[in-house]
Amino acid sequence: MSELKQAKCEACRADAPKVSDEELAQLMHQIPDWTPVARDGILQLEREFKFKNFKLAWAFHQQVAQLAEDEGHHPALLLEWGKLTVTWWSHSIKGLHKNDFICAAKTDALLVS
Ligand SMILES: C[C@H](O)[C@H](O)[C@H]1CNC2=NC(N)=NC(=O)C2=N1
Repeated sequence: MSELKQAKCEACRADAPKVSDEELAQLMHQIPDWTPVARDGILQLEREFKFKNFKLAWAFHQQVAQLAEDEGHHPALLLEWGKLTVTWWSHSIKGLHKNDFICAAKTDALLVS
């Protein structure tokens, strides 16, 4: 069982540490369906979720939005027909914090709940 999905996001300040390369490698084992991507030099976690139609993708989009509000940590969401692309990163530190891995794991958990 993923320990990440049991954790709670903490307030992320501008001086909070980004995850190290070793931590990144370790944490990725718990969210193997996510891909680290760098955009404008900012490391992010991304996953595409596929659905049978727009309505199902839309419903999942709402679940992820509620998760974000519950955690106080917010992703970029791209809603398309049959697809939701979820991207997590920490704006305040322009990179990845443990919060992003917690939210990625909790996003995965929504699929099976
Ligand atoms: C004040 C508030 O807690 C902060 O602005 C939060 C809100 N949600 C956030 N979400 C993300 N992804 N990164 C942040 O740095 C962030 N900061």
